Amino acid sequence: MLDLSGKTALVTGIANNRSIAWGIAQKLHQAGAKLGITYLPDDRDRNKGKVAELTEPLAPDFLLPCNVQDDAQVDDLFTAVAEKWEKIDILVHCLAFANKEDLSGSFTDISRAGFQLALDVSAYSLIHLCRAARPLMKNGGSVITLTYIGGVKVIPNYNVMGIAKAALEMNVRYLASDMGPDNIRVNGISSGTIRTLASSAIGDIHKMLHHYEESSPLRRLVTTEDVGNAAAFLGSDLSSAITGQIIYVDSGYEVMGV
Ligand SMILES: NC(=O)c1ccc[n+]([C@@H]2O[C@H](COP(=O)([O-])OP(=O)(O)OC[C@H]3O[C@@H](n4cnc5c(N)ncnc54)[C@H](O)[C@@H]3O)[C@@H](O)[C@H]2O)c1
Repeated sequence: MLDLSGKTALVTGIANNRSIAWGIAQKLHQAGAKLGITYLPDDRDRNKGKVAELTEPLAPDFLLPCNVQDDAQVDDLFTAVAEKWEKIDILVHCLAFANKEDLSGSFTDISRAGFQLALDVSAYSLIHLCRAARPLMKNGGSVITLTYIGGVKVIPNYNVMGIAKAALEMNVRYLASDMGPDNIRVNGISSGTIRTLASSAIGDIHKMLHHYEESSPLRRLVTTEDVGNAAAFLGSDLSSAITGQIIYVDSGYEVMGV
């Protein structure tokens, strides 16, 4: 039986009700975890209001700002978390960003600035969050990040995010090795294509969704609930010896050659 009661879970990356992080937060809550939620702050606190309203039924212990590009915000987040919680058990890293122009067209057009931005937000952030969370993972812990097959194989238009996901997946392995002695597990979920705010920035995403649905073994798109179930498993003691892995939750798409 999957039981997360007594566990705390810090969830990043909820933007709206289509967000994968929202699907994950709901499943962690259903399994009994206490939630802490972060949002990306903006000038007029619109994200805060949206995320607060959406997540209210899950009664999170707190809702705190965190732009992972800002070191001070990450550090302030964990200072605030330490005042509220004695420990963190589960950390969900479910965020990424790249400029729209780097998510279509020719791969050779990727700019240095675009490359740095995508890698900073989407890959480096996992290292920083792990460093900050580690002292609070006193009884061990489970870190879960979200990746995509475009970090392993060429997916049209995924371009700069493919490099970011490749880096992120290698982060998973190094972090698992580094934090394993503290009984902190680090795993990635490679989700099938889901229509979200982030994925709609990728050129021709509708074609990808169609192709996915037609050619994956299960002949269906993945839902945020599917991903949430896998995250709840990885957050639980049922996955106690699994670390450094990338688990595909993708209707089987990854095994197909054509
Ligand atoms: N949608 C898909 O098809 C798919 C497939 C595989 C993996 N993923 C991954 O899932 C994760 C979540 O994406 P999603 O599809 O749910 O889209 P989403 O737009 O709902 O979520 C992306 C989140 O990243 C956050 N974010 C962006 N820049 C940030 C920053 N500087 N600091 C803090 N947060 C920031 C946004 O606020 C948002 O909440 C991403 O890592 C994405 O690459 C998505």
